[in-house]
Amino acid sequence: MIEVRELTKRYGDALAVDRLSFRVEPGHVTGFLGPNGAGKSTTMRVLLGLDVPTAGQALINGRPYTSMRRPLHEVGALLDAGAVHGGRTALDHLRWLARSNGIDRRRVTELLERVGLAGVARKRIGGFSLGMRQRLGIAAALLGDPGVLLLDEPVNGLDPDGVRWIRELLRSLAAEGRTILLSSHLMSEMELTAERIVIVGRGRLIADTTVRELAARYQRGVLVRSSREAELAGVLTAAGASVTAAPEGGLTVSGLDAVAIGELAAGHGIPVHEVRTRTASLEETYMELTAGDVEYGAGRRAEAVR
Ligand SMILES: Nc1ncnc2c1ncn2[C@@H]1O[C@H](COP(=O)(O)OP(=O)(O)OP(=O)(O)O)[C@@H](O)[C@H]1O
Repeated sequence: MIEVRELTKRYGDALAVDRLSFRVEPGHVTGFLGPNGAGKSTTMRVLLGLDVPTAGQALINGRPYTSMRRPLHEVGALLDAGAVHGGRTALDHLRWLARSNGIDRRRVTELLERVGLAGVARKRIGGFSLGMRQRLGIAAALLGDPGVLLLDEPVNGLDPDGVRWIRELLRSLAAEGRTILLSSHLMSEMELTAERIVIVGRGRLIADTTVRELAARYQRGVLVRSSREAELAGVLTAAGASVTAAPEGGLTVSGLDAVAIGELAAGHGIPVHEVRTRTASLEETYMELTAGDVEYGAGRRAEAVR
């Protein structure tokens, strides 16, 4: 389990993380989202003991990373897939990591298979594509069979096959009961991979919720079309709904769901041609939530979602 409590990190005058609190539970992938400069990498670095918090705590399994005796067995991380020695082979790189952490070298072979690099194990990393480096980074993160994984933008720069591969791997690792925090600035990616999402902007928490809740919260009413719209509007308003003309034609109804609207229309013998619940795409919702927090943009942020 990952727990960030009232975490603050300052770099001189810059406030990178501002009293941020959230928890990441095992069993599913949690997305860590926010625009550039939101504080995601800083939070991850503090969680991994690479940066010292100005205030607050960042705990893994109830303890700071720096107090772990065998950290690789508790936490696996992929921060920067490029940060490996290009002259080494994939096999040497993982064997060296395994040896320095008392891990059986059979685990290296097993992981090279799992990440699909067995065929290039004896090739120099310098010649690897970004996708191959990401796979190697994930193998390194998994060496100690850790229960917690922290991955900073692992799909950045990957082709669709690579993205799908990481998505499926992370889901299967989560299904094994691991705690997975995956950062990205792409909501579209999270929608497919994560069950929960923590959204940050300018170092502060904007939302800590499930993908499903976020989608439901931003429903934009129900669109109804009928040949007797004025009459239907009267019936729906009398039942407590608020009704406006939809820009694309038809009525936008809020306060009643699609089933209730259909039942009321049928009860009054009003023909209905279409009843459709409108949801904003998660991408739209995310853009609205973070609009005021984009480093180089303008706009206002929607109300915080907790
Ligand atoms: N070592 C540092 N020194 C000074 N400022 C820093 C340092 N590291 C991060 N910052 C600042 O802290 C803020 C948060 O940066 P951080 O890299 O954590 O954001 P991020 O959400 O990971 O962004 P990105 O998606 O661009 O990686 C930014 O304004 C950044 O410029």
